[in-house]
Amino acid sequence: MSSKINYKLREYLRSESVVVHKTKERFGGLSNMAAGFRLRINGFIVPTSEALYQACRFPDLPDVQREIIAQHSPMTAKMKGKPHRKDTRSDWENVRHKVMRWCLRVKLAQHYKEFGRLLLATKEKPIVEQSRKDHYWGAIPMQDGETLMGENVLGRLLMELREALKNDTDEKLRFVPPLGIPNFTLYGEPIEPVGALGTCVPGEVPAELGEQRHLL
Ligand SMILES: Nc1c(N[C@@H]2O[C@H](COP(=O)(O)O)[C@@H](O)[C@H]2O)[nH]c(=O)[nH]c1=O
Repeated sequence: MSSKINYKLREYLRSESVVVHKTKERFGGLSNMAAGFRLRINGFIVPTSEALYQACRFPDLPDVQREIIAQHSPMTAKMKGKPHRKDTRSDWENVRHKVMRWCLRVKLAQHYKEFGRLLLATKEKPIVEQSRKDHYWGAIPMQDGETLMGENVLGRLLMELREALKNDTDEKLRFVPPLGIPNFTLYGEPIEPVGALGTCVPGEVPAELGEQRHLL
């Protein structure tokens, strides 16, 4: 997978695209705000890919990471990071799309069947994250009701992952190496390679897991 993202506004036609808007809709599971795709990183349960992404802003603030990850609601997880945004990692603008790509890969690795099925069900269509005002991750509906405009980085990362999945005959995407950026940590520890959700047996659960509210 290329690590480059080409920044420019694009136009999408609603009638020709899979538009991801509400999590309860058919393709809502593609959204980071979707419930039902909890993750495990370094043995810790993370309720949503949104919480994981937001926690990655704050490698130097493990308590903020804990607060974000303790939220059941992905929107609340995002909000918990907001007061600390000035302490976002300094290279965030340069790495955030890589972090998001990694989060989506983790979601696929740990929900290979369900998330994979949803991705493949979009066939060849453009995937567009509809947003009210964020034309970086998503695309914003125009007045004609048919056109959406935005960089749609999230939609494009989902399409990139879908194409990789189509060629994943040996299921290599069930494994995700750590992201090659400095200080990629959770609760002060380097983020380890990620595998399937069910590989950690109870006897091997790290002691710190006892602190977590969300256990498998
Ligand atoms: N869907 C959706 C949002 N969008 C999500 O926010 C994440 C990016 O966060 P950030 O880079 O911190 O702005 C990313 O997962 C994007 O899909 N934000 C919202 O406030 N409300 C929403 O309904």
